[in-house]
This record gives sequence, structure tokens and C-alpha cells, in this order.
Amino acid sequence: MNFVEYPDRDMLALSLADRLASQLAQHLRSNEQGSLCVPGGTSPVQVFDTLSGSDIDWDRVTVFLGDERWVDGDHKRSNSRLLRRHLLKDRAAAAQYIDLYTGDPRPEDATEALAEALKPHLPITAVLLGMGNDMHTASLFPGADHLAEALSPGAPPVMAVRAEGAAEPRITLTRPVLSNAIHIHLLIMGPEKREALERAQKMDPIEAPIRAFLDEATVHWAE
Ligand SMILES: O=C1O[C@H](COP(=O)(O)O)[C@@H](O)[C@H](O)[C@H]1O
Repeated sequence: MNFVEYPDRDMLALSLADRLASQLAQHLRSNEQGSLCVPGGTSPVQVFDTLSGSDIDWDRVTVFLGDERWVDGDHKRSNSRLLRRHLLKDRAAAAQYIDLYTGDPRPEDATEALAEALKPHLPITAVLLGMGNDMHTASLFPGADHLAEALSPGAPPVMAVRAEGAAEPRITLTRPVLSNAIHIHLLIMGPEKREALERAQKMDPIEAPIRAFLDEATVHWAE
């Protein structure tokens, strides 16, 4: 694990957005298309606002979330809503977007079609992960139904998840597809998340799902 500590959240956002844009731009020098997988929640707002103005060939980039809450796109808990407001604007409005929320009644009904839609965009060029204080990442929650399967090498790329720690049903990309990304970054802020990360390093992924990605990840932290 590579750990980068920033003097403040502004510096983190600038530097991480720049890093993601450079990795995408470098990939696009030798490939027709690239992909960027991002988290929802609250932490990535500033990074998204900065990244959306980056001068890269966004029309050759496909963006998708690592997980989505099964709510309408205009619901205040929708991760897509966050993305549309903060990332898919300015220059990044030219990116192709794969929405994980399909409008099907249950996330289980959407997993196969989403796996097909994502297939041409794998491996992911750059993935940005988030983490909750409970050490979940994407919607891989401790105690979630089917967590062992979602963490296993043979997991399908997309799975439906229900967990006590999640307020609504979720859809999530699974361990193999996330950990196969060319570049893996984790964004965390504040002392509680730093402490949680330290605990997770000594735990098994079944108890601390973020652990599954730490060996290959660059962690970006600011107070
Ligand atoms: O529910 C979720 O939580 C995590 C962490 O969110 P944050 O608000 O603590 O930054 C997020 O990474 C995930 O995408 C989201 O669905």
C-alpha cells in the first residue's frame, strides 16, 4: 500500500484529480478508449469538481460508479445524482456514462445486462474507491448477503447486495473487476477513516472488505 498524506483537503483534491487525469491521458496515448470507475457517498465531491475541468479526451473515456443505491436518479441518496452534479459537467460532460441504476424493480434484475455493458470497458483504467467508517468499499459491506461470493475470484462483475449497514438495496462491482483495474486509488478523509484504515490492514476482507484492495492501492488522505 502506498499512503499519501496531504496538508489539507484542497491539496488532496487538486493532486488526486491531476493524478487521475494524467493516468487517463497516458492510457489514451496508446489506447482508443479508457474507463474511470468512481465512488459515490460524500467524500469525492471536491475531486469530482476539479477533475471535471481536466483537459483530456473525455469523449474517449467511459465513466461508471463502483456501486449504486437502488433509488431513482433524482433521489438525494443517488450516487448518480452526485456524479451528474459534480463530475459529468464542464469538459467531462463529453464522457460516456454507464448508469448502474436501470430502473428495474430490484437490483438483481439488472446485474446481467450491466455486466454486458461494462465488459467492453474492462479492465478499468483507473478506479477511485471510497471507504465507510465500517470499512466497506463500493457496496461491499461487512455482513452483507453474498459478501463471500462478491470477494471471491470467480465473482460475477456486478452483484446485488443487501446489508444491515446499507439503508437501501445496492448494486456493486465485485472484487475481481475492481482489483483488476490498472490504477487503484482510495480516497479517505478525517481521523476516523484513517483509524479504520489502520484497523482494516490487520483484518480479513470478509470483516473489512476494503482490505481486499489495499495491497495494490494508493491511499490519499487529508485531515
Ligand atoms: O454508501 C457509500 O459509502 C461509501 C463511503 O461514502 P462516504 O460518504 O463516507 O464518502 C462510498 O464509497 C460508496 O460509493 C457509497 O455508495
